[in-house]
Amino acid sequence: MSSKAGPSAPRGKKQRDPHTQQRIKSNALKRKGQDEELDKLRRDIAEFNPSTPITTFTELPLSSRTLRGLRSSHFTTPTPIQATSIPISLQGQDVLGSARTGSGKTLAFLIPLLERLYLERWGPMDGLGAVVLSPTRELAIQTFNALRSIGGHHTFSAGLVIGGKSLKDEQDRLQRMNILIATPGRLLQHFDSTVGLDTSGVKVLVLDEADRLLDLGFLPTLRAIIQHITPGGGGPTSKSSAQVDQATSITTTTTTPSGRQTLLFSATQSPNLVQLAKLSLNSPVTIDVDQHLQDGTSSVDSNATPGQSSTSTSTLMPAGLEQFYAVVDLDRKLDALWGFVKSHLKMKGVVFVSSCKQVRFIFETFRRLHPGLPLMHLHGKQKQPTRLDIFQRFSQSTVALLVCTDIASRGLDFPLVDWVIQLDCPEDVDMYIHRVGRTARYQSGGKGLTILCPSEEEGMKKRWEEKGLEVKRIRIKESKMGQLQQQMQNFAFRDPEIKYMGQRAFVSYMKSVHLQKDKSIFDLTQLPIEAFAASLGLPGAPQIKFIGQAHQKKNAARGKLQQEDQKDKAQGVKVNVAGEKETETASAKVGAQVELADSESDESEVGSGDEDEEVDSEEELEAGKVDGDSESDADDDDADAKDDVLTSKKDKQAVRTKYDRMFERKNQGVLAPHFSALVTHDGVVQDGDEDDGFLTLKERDHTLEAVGLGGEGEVEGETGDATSKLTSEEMLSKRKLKQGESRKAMLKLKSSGHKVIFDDAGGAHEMYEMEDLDDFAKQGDAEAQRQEYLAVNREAMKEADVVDRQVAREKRQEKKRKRKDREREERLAELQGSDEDDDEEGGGGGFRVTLGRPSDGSGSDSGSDTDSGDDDNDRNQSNSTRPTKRARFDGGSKEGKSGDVEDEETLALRLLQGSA
Ligand SMILES: Nc1ncnc2c1ncn2[C@@H]1O[C@H](COP(=O)(O)OP(=O)(O)OP(=O)(O)O)[C@@H](O)[C@H]1O
Repeated sequence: MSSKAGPSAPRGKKQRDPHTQQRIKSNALKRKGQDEELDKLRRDIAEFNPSTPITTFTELPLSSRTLRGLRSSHFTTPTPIQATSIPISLQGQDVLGSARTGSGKTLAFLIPLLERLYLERWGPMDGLGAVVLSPTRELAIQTFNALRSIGGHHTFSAGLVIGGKSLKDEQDRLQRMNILIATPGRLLQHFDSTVGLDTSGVKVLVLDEADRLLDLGFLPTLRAIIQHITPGGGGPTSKSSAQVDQATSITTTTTTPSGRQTLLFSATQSPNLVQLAKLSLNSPVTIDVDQHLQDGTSSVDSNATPGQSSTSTSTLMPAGLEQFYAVVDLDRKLDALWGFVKSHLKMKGVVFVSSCKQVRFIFETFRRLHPGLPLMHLHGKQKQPTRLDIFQRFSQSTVALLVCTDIASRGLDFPLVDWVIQLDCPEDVDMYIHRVGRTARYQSGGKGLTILCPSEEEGMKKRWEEKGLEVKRIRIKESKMGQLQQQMQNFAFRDPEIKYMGQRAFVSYMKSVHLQKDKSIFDLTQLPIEAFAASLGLPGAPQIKFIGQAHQKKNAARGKLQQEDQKDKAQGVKVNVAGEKETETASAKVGAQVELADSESDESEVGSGDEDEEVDSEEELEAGKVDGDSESDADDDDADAKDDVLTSKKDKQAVRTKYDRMFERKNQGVLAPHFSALVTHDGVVQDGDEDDGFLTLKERDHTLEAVGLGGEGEVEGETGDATSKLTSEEMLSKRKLKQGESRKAMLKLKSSGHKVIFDDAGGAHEMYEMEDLDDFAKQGDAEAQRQEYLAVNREAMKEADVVDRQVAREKRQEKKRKRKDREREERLAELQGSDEDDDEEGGGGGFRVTLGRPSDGSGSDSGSDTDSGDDDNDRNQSNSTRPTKRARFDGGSKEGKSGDVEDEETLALRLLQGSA
């Protein structure tokens, strides 16, 4: 073996080209500069006196990157909640913050989140460092946009995890995220199923709209998430300690960098927050800005018991908000709304109702009435792309009317809303505050109008007074009211879908009232039920029964949370059905009698009649972690067969109109295909419509026994037995019956299952009448006649068959063509997307990697948001207004002219990339 002779060649320093040298040098300088900045920042934070009055963000100990982000988003002056809470959060304290709606709570937690990761020198390889949990997808998206807006000069990667898209797509990129904005169900799903996702390093956990998270039954999910984030299970790990000088409200802290910090924010605080605070917060500092402003007491209290602070009774309303209410009979509410809309055609308004079925009904009927301003609707049973599309279109509109459920009541920041109309009474004052808070946001003005039924007025007024809210009563002149009943009847008469929607809207409204816990406001027995049904165009009030089973399922989580609260109240809630039955007239309260055998469990669901949709049900289901929130499709589905029953009520005594007869006809096949498809042979209609909640429709078929009435928890309609055996004849008026012999003959024959044909004179004959035997014999041999008959008909059938096949083929081809078109469009969109997302790997999803370079403001293009699976109502939405391109990034501009979310996420790639 030989070795190389001579000394080995000297290993001198590798010569680098001047450009590389320059880069290394400048990087070193940058690092040095950053080190110095970080040291200075740490010092400034430690020395900062949280009670120092702040007028600009620059007075806060913030990094230059964050300050640049704020500046480019035009945020210069911190709002009170920001000025008060940010210094404390920066010092590593857990915070329980509350401030009025629209007061800037989002930045109050995003700024400290960015700062904390920056101080920790968090880098792309460090994994997950911060998690923000939002109760709804829309809010998560909005928060993501805000993060993108102010975090554009940082180098963190951020992602949106909100479900509604492929889990796999999200999983592929999840592990590279530093910050996640998520809805709880989907996040937990990832925690459970995404291999390699390390959650132990999470430094900041934010619970936004915390009380809403609880309302929606997310407590078990949150508990599980916190357990995942905290190695060794549950409980906060922060070692920071706070000393608050009560005299000066100065909080000094010592923070252990490795500790997890939790920030919990809400516009209102409920006692339920105690549970969540105990679960997640460690020696929190309670910050109640409104209390502070109101009475000048310390706004910062590290000793306050979360959820029991004075905030719960002192939440103030935005300064620019004017609040009104009007008392309108239930059956005139739509008239009132219509009149209001017609006299405010230049407004941007949000209308809140209590269930998605009502949203659909109002949207569909008002759309047909052409209100004169763009109409939109938003509820939780729409598919995700639809929700986003509507959310963005409404944000960008200056004149529009959005009809929605409480899904839009919290956190959503629609710019420049003039009016918030609460068409259905909110479940409580907190909900009222959240709803009305969609207007008059951050120093802008706005008005709120709440429509109350006469029976709701006293109770609601009392609740407002208890919270110190000043809501002025106004009267709506009769001349300003619409007169819609006739038109509604027409719609229902012509379009069975509308009638069906009306029935469902009716029942879901009744159910929502029934489920409300505050019975001093919500009293089902006081409602003019028949008149209400008529106002929806229905011929009579559908009959309802509520059984607790569905509610129990729905409320598994929420029930636990609220049970204590409910028990006391359950007694006062019960409605005595039997009593009513005796005293009410035929049409008064039938169909809404409520048996509250399971009232306690029902009660625990109060306020949720609406919220079937509220939650990320999809993700919850996927995750198999359905919580109480999910009055979602899940419970809708499973509840259908056994639960509430709706039947067309008939009053035999009353004079019937042509509408009545139309609705009561046997051939319910004229109803929507989905309706008829569900009619089973025994006359029970099972509503398997995924988005129809808790209803089972029982077709009131005149030849069929009324099925399923009675039994535990059912509501027994007054007319249940009386109408159980109606014949066709009984359903027609005498006048009609006398119209002619042939008609009568037809009816007789029809009812006996025969087909009739009419001769030239109008006489009715059986379709297959027996020929006279002699005449038949004269025509020849019977067998020969039979063969001849068969041959002729065989030929006819062959011809018919050719035509049928042709038609079927054309239909198939048409279908195929449409599918191909659709696929082509999708491919095109994907291609555009991948062209544009050149920094990104993989395809779409509600989730993007947002590593990026500092923005030079040049922005990027975007593909349009695909809307592949919109719900039925999407047909009605014009796509023409969708933003497809976006050349400019407008950050947190008040106009909110953002492109679609995917655009924005793509844009974020560039904005957040690289160091500043
Ligand atoms: N410092 C600021 N300067 C100017 N505008 C701000 C500032 N902070 C927040 N805003 C704007 O105020 C509006 C409301 O902010 P945000 O949505 O954070 O309010 P919120 O308190 O979270 O409301 P809600 O309780 O309804 O969720 C947003 O449009 C936001 O851009």
